Amino acid sequence: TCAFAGQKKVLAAYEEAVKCGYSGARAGRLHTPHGVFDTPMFMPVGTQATVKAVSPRELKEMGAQIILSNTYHLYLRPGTELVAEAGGLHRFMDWDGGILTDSGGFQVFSLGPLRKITEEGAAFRSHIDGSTQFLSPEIAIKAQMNLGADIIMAFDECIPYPAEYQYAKLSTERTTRWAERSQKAHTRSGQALFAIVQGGMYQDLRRVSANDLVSLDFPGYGIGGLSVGEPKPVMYEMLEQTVPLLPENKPRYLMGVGTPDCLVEAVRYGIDMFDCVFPTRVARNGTAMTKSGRLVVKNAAYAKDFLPIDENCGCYACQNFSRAYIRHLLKADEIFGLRLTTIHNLYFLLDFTKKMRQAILEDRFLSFREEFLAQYCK
Ligand SMILES: CC1(C)O[C@H]2[C@@H](O1)[C@@]1(COC(C)(C)O1)O[C@@H]2CNc1nc2cc3nc(N)[nH]c(=O)c3cc2[nH]1
Ligand SMILES: [Zn+2]
Repeated sequence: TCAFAGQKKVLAAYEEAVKCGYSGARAGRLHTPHGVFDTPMFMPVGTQATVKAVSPRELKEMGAQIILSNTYHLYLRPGTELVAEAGGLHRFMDWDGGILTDSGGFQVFSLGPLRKITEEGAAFRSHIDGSTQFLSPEIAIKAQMNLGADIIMAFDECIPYPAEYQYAKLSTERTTRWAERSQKAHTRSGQALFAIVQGGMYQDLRRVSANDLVSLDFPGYGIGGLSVGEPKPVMYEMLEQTVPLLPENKPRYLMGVGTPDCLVEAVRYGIDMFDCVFPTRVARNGTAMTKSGRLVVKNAAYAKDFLPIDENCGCYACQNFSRAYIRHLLKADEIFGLRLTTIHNLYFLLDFTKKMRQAILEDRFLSFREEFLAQYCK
């Protein structure tokens, strides 16, 4: 293995356990102040310091290792200084596993009505109260040091899709300068700062972005600017161009992805970490994720279906409740219904990454991928 633990300063040290033949898939272990975690891994999204509808105890029970929170949201409400006064995000939300915070680079553009981007940073209006706000690399890093996550992200611009080549080029170059400013502003030891590769959907810009950020020597790399509505083949093409340029012995984090078919493809290209709102979001409108695709448990077809969502699933919902019961709760607007679909969807994705890791360790990942894709209908 190419253990990274040797270097003192790096906290998100990455030990690659084994490479899978004929693909970039790898099973690794990520060292953080809150534990050593297995990759490939899915990180449940807890945007506002809670993974919607489930408790930290339930997250632990279903095997969550690292969860994601958003600087943009916590900066606006309740404020990152307040979270620091509360003892940091782990204490505030009573989560003793790993936490990764996104820097706000995406949320500013996807949530707040954007005012202006300059070399200095991004001015925007809060989606909460319309107040004028400003984020820069320095402000975003300070906010994340206050939150105290184990892994924090450089402040970047997530280039919209589609984007003109010239705009993608200028924005990517600025994101690299912002990454350098993020590095300089990051003074909290015991916390790993990951850079974020941009480049839009342009192969040459992706390669320049990756090479420039690698030469700045970060302990890990996010791949940004993807899962923004582009066709999946385009996303995979960008991965094929980008991942090989990133150091083998450092973690790669594909931001905002996603569904099991995307996870298995991205793992093949050598991605280690994922996050997405998809499993928790679709759960709240009554859709369950299964290895054959989506099951809209709210549909009338399940009114008298006394089987669990998935008979082979080990989650609390599938072990104890039927589709008929969960459908009844959803139709009756009972909160417990959303909790059960959320628990199932998170367990499904967490268990799916565990199965991928096992397949890699047993050197049968490519057949695992074939079998999965054959039965999964997107
Ligand atoms: C806005 C919301 C809730 O986040 C989801 C989902 O909607 C949605 C909207 O449209 C689809 C594609 C269907 O997925 O895109 C989000 C998932 N994709 C994604 N998350 C990202 C986060 C990121 N963070 C940073 N700092 N930089 C990035 O470049 C970045 C890129 C990302 N791409
Ligand atoms: Zn289940």
